[in-house]
Amino acid sequence: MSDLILFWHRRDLRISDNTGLVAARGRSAKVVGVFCLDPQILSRDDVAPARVTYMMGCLQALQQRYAQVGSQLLILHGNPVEVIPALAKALNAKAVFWNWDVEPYSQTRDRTIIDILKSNSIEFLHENWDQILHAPDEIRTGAKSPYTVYSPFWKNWSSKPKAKSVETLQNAAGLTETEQEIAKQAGVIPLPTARDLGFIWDGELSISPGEAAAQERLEEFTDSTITEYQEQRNFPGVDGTSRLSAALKFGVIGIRQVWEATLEAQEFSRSEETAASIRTWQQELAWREFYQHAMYNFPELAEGAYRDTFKNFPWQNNPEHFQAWCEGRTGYPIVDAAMRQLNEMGWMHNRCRMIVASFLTKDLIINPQLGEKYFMQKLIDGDLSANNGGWQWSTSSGMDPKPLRIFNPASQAQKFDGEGEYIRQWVSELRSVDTEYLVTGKIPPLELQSIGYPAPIVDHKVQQGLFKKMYQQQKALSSSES
Ligand SMILES: Cc1cc2nc3c(=O)[nH]c(=O)nc-3n(C[C@H](O)[C@H](O)[C@H](O)COP(=O)(O)OP(=O)(O)OC[C@H]3O[C@@H](n4cnc5c(N)ncnc54)[C@H](O)[C@@H]3O)c2cc1C
Repeated sequence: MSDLILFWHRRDLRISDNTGLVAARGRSAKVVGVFCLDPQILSRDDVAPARVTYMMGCLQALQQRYAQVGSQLLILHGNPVEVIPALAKALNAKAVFWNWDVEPYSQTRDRTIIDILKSNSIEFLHENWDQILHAPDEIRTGAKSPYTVYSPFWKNWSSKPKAKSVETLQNAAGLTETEQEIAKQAGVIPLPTARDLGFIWDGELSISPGEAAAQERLEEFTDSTITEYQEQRNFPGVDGTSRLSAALKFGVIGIRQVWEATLEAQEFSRSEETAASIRTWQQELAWREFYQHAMYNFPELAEGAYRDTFKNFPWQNNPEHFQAWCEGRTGYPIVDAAMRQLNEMGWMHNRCRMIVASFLTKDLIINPQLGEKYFMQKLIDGDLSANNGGWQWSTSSGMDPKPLRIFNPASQAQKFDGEGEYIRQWVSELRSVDTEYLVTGKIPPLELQSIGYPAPIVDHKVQQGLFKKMYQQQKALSSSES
């Protein structure tokens, strides 16, 4: 009889290219998956219904994958620190395997579980860095410290050889009927739906759940769209990006497999433009890792600004302005289109994430942490490291050296939505408004009234001046204190 190994899935909802799962299968033929619905995560006030709906769909697909290879994916609902070791004990499992994560909560939780497993003489293996191509301690400066700036990080990261994808789980023995009964007694439940858990999302998802859909999306993207990525990726009205973010967040696709697909696309590229486009997409994957490494090395990022100037910034936090921003009623068409896309789709184009983040912080002078949380409440791909990194970058409070970045919503719209297609798609009141008014945001007051669209809630030029003044004051203050 083979030893039972439990493989604990967390942000790796797949059986292909899963390093920890391969290690588990290498240890024993009897590998059973387990996923824990953690009330401490699900009861937070920043959980997006779209994200939970996608996750639950992915778990359903993962259960089917386990069934196809002869085993099971068990579902627990409870504090993982208690229910994972309890299940392992009840089933007399030899070991629990999992992949390691960068987030502060995961690490604290995992260390506690390790202690409990140890005290119960249950083996464990958790060292695999499955969700990133390089472990945080592999990418270091000459002085052996973590990078705080992206460009040199990219130079180092891209020069390192990447691991190949690992084989898909082909077959495994599952629990016997008696063991399944024991598992039930130990808390295993049938997979609930997102709705059962109180998360209602009736909108479309930006990507269908499950491994097969993610693989299909990767293939479609790397077969065609990637070749024009460099040019198209900035236009929110164009479907020019991969929309793989939710799949990457939940590890529904393996990062090694994704990387290999880019290498294959490079092999077939016939022009410098195509090669540059593929490189640009690889750089986005590196941004993802940069922010994950940053979160691992500087967990304090999760608590707020990295730069001193922003640590005690006197944000104005006008609640009406914040509400208008959330609802897409600021009177700035590109900002409103983006926020309505977020609210309706649970996803927003990257260019627009930067525009609305700059607008919230530099025009409305509202604490970026409020925006960061609102994004988490809505995004299907909401991810602590990427979201925090994006907000810190847009606020200029993060680790990158450019001190102050202020986007002008009108120039952004003129440059990236010149015909107003994206604005018209998401702001229905503006569909019949002239393009010039749309992209400049200067809609005549009479027309505003007749279409029922708000006048701009602030004046960009005035707010920009005010923000710069506040910034200079804070900078002087923080340098006199240090
Ligand atoms: C304020 C702000 C908040 C953001 N919040 C998130 C978030 O919660 N989750 C998230 O996955 N991304 C976040 N991003 C990054 C980026 O906007 C999304 O990853 C991207 O829009 C997802 O679409 P895509 O999959 O089509 O991306 P593509 O352009 O196809 O890029 C491929 C992949 O690279 C990664 N990626 C791309 N750009 C970035 C980036 N700037 N930072 C980190 N990873 C990147 C993503 O995994 C993405 O799926 C944020 C950006 C900003 C400016």
